[in-house]
Amino acid sequence: MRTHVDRTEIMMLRTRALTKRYGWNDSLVRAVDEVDLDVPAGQSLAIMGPSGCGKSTLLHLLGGLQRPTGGELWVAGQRIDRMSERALAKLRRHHIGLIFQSFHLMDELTAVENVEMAALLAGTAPRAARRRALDLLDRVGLADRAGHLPSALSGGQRQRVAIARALSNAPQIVLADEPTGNLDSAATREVLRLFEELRTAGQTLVVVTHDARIAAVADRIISMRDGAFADDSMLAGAR
Ligand SMILES: Nc1ncnc2c1ncn2[C@@H]1O[C@H](COP(=O)(O)OP(=O)(O)OP(=O)(O)O)[C@@H](O)[C@H]1O
Repeated sequence: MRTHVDRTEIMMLRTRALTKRYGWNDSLVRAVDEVDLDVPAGQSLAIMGPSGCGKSTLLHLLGGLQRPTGGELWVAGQRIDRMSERALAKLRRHHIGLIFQSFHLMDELTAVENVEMAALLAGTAPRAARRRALDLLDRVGLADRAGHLPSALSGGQRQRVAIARALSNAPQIVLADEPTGNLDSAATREVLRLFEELRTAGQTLVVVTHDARIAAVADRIISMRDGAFADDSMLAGAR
């Protein structure tokens, strides 16, 4: 008997004519304009381009944070563009790790509590979630800051906590929006090192960035212009 192979299952991300428009008539903005994208498991992809070209909107669509106005979108083999809010929230909890420019940590929780929260929400038992959170903080070089509140951490340290948090549900995909946008160059180097580690570990990763140094650690760089792909290149030495 022939087995039907669904190609969407071997792509971590897949879009067809994915579109997000805002406004109508004269005020119509095609933020993402009929984008076709395939990201295989284990690929790290940087998305670059001038301000307003649609990078963040595309990332938000890929993460199920915003709904497309047209086209089709699969994440980890599941079609999500028409998924219910409830199913989408579940998919995000279990399969997607998100990293933002402004960290989005909870101010009243310590570093370790911020990191374990995602795992707890995904249903991990408290002890296992705590163990994993401490391991992840160790991995990002912050084992000695586990009990600190975000207000007692530097920007670079906060972003490293946010990276640990993004990994706490062992996501199939990590999405990062300008992760070094608020960091000085020493902190940027730390984040770079972590992204390089993630790439080497085979983590599927999509990073929106203006920073060529971050893009240089990706396997592939897509340049966007006016909501569409202007260039799509694999970097030398990519797996
Ligand atoms: N809620 C909204 N309503 C109307 N237009 C929007 C909205 N959000 C984004 N846009 C428009 O969509 C386009 C793409 O915006 P987006 O933030 O995705 O760009 P970007 O490439 O990430 O920019 P930047 O590098 O400055 O963050 C822009 O023209 C923007 O003004």
